[in-house]
Amino acid sequence: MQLNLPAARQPLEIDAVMVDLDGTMVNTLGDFAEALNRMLADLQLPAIAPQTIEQMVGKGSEHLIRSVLGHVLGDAGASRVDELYTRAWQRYEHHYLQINGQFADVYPGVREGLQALRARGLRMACLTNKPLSFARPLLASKGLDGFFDQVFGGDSFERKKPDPMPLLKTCAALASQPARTLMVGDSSNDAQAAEAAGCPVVLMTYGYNHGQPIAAVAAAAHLDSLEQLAV
Ligand SMILES: O=C(O)COP(=O)(O)O
Ligand SMILES: [Mg+2]
Repeated sequence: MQLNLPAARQPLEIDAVMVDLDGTMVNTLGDFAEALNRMLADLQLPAIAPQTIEQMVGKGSEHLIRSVLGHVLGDAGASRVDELYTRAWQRYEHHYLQINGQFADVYPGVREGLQALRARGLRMACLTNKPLSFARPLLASKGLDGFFDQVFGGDSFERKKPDPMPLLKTCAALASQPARTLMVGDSSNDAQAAEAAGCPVVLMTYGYNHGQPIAAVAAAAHLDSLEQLAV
């Protein structure tokens, strides 16, 4: 199928699409902040601001929790991160499962964009670094699960994005060649994984890119709304 991208010289020839979750389909920063701050309170540690958390999202839960602990403990407490990690993860998982989706909103244009891709007969997967036990209920509660043939999380494969492995495994599950499978994401993580896997990538401008401007990350297109894929 030919997909026309804004400002692209020629259409992309694709059979399938992989769509990232946090920062691409759903603004989950409120959920992250709520679950992480409840975790920190349980550990009797100080709270962290959402703007700081935003820079740490995208490389899965372990990276996020370790980054948050490192931030609140500071250089002097760096050695306590390992010691606290297991209990921190348990408290975080407990709270995240309780609040999942309550402080999160689907970005404008997402349903319209997904609907249009689906209507064109493309095979579709959600591919996120979020644990599958968080991703599935979130997609369901936001009414997004019906768009996807497959859903894979950060714990579905041995390695996470930016490693190409999850993309290659997802392409195989969708029976689509990497060069004909579009990755839709919001961070350099998604772009690096796509490049290494040989997949075209488009990036959303509104998501989380580790505190860096997304325009500097190479992609077939930078889009302000998933609805721009509906042309
Ligand atoms: O949980 C994360 O680290 C972010 O996940 P994402 O891959 O959906 O952006
Ligand atoms: Mg993301």
